[in-house]
Amino acid sequence: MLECNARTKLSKEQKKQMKKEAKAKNILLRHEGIETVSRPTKSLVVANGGLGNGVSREHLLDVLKTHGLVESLIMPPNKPYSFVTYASPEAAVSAYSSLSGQEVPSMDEEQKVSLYLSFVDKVEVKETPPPALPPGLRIAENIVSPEEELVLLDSIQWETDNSNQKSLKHRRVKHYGYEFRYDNNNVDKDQPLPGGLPKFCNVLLDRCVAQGLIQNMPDQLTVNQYEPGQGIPPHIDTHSAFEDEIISLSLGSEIVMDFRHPDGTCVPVMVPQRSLLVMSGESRYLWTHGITPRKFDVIQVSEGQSVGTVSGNTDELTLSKRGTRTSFTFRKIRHGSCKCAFPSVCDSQQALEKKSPPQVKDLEPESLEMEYVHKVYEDIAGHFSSTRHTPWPKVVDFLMGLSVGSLVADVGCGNGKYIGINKSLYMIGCDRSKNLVDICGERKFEACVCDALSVPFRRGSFDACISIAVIHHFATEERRLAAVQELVHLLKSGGKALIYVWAMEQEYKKSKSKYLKDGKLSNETPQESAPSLPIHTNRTAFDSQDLLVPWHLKENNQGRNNEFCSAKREKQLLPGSVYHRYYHVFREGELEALCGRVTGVTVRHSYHDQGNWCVIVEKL
Ligand SMILES: O=C(O)CCC(=O)C(=O)O
Ligand SMILES: [Fe+2]
Ligand SMILES: [Zn+2]
Repeated sequence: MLECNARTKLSKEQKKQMKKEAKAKNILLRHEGIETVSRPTKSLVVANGGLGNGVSREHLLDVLKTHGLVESLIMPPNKPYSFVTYASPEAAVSAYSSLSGQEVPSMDEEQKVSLYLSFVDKVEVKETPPPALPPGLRIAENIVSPEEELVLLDSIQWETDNSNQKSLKHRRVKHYGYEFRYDNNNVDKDQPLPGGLPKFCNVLLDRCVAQGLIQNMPDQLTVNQYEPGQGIPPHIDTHSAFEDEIISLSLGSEIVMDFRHPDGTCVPVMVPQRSLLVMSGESRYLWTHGITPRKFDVIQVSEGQSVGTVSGNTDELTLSKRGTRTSFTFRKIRHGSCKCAFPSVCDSQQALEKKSPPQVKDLEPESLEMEYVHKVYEDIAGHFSSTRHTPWPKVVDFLMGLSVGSLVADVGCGNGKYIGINKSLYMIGCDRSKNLVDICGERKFEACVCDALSVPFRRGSFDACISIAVIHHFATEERRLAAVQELVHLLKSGGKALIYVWAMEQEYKKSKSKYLKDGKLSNETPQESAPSLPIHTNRTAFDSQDLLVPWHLKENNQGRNNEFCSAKREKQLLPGSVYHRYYHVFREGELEALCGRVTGVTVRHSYHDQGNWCVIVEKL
């Protein structure tokens, strides 16, 4: 009896093991294109035994070596696997038969790692030369002695009550000389902090000047303290706030900082303990710098090369546990505007551009819509979508009131916030913005990219259509008419379309729209010098029917994938950038009159809803 039980249990375990192995093989093939073979070879792929799983070279080698001579161990950075090649197939077979399922220690204490091994025919070693440091970046090693390091660390009086000292979500920060404001990423230049830079920095700063590391004395200091697991998002220090040279002293622990070029190039830079990082020129102005929040870094094993860029040689990478790192970042406040050679990322030069607004009146309607509607939505898609969660109740009512199985088109669907509302409908969306349609795709909604003037859906086949906040983006009455006409074409006889456009009248029947109520009615957007189309001051009443409405890009959509340096970044946008969208806001009765010009349709219902004019039209 006993024996029998033991045997079934064992086979269950084995089955589980085999299932896991098959799954690991499948993942390797699907995600990484790594083909495994069932016959024994000298090389194995070690699934889960990768730097990306927090497994260090030392820990993995310790386990692998017990089965024979290891010829090479390839550990690609940030990947959850590695490749081992043994001197003989026998050693590989021995490792294969006893290591699968074995737990190994991970740098990430909360994570337990079980290895899964499979034979591979060949190991493709990607020998990438170490990337060059971003131009203008330097690292001066041992700029302070271990004794000086302790003194400097001791000099920071971290406040215990946190009233003066900002405790950011990801790290501790303290400012000297001038306060750095994280709300506008700038400094109040006319409000220096009392005391200036602390005395304990003098020796260091004099040394930096003497060694030619900096040309000018800084007058602002930011002290950042990072516990393991903390970091700082990729950013460029605001051009208009600080001069060219920015230096950062690393105390307490080494760190890998990621530098990214707008073209997507990423260079991980190893900054040793007690070293000084000097950012100037292109590395200061054009590249972002950041620290990925994690508990360990991928570094090179070889001692000699432990500074600067981390090599792409996958047979010499391992992990290093982070300690508490305190950095002293010194900068010089800029008085006046920045005239750097990188206008695309320069807030000073972008502000200038804004002061001479384009002659929008001269543009053809198609070009106006292209420049001030399509391109803008493409650029702000991520941030725009993050602000568009709440469906408008009356639109929801319309969708909920349709019969089960209705076929519905959402023309100008944006991030698809209405598509999933009523699960008993067949809904399909379309939008001019590819980025917004991609977001729909991520949400598993059906949507395609097209213009609302030519929607590639079968005509006369829809039970209903919605067009929410779309038609006010067309620049002429004829184009707005064509957009309504296109909606009606899609409908079958008896089908209904719900249309929402922004209303000129933001106050209706004595009640302010939500748009107005949210506003402080202060000049949130300072009015810039008069362009040919007026720029609207957000959350105030409209004083023209055709206008540009500012969109203020917030930082939170940046670095959507700052997980690892290898992750590609989205198009680089300046936080704090202002985009302008063209609108034609409708007067009372205008939408009904427009629909009245469309043949074969009747307006069933019209109303004002939260600052919008709305109609439901029915196809005859
Ligand atoms: O910790 C560092 O070295 C960098 C800090 C930094 O980039 C900043 O405060 O702007
Ligand atoms: Fe910075
Ligand atoms: Zn600049």
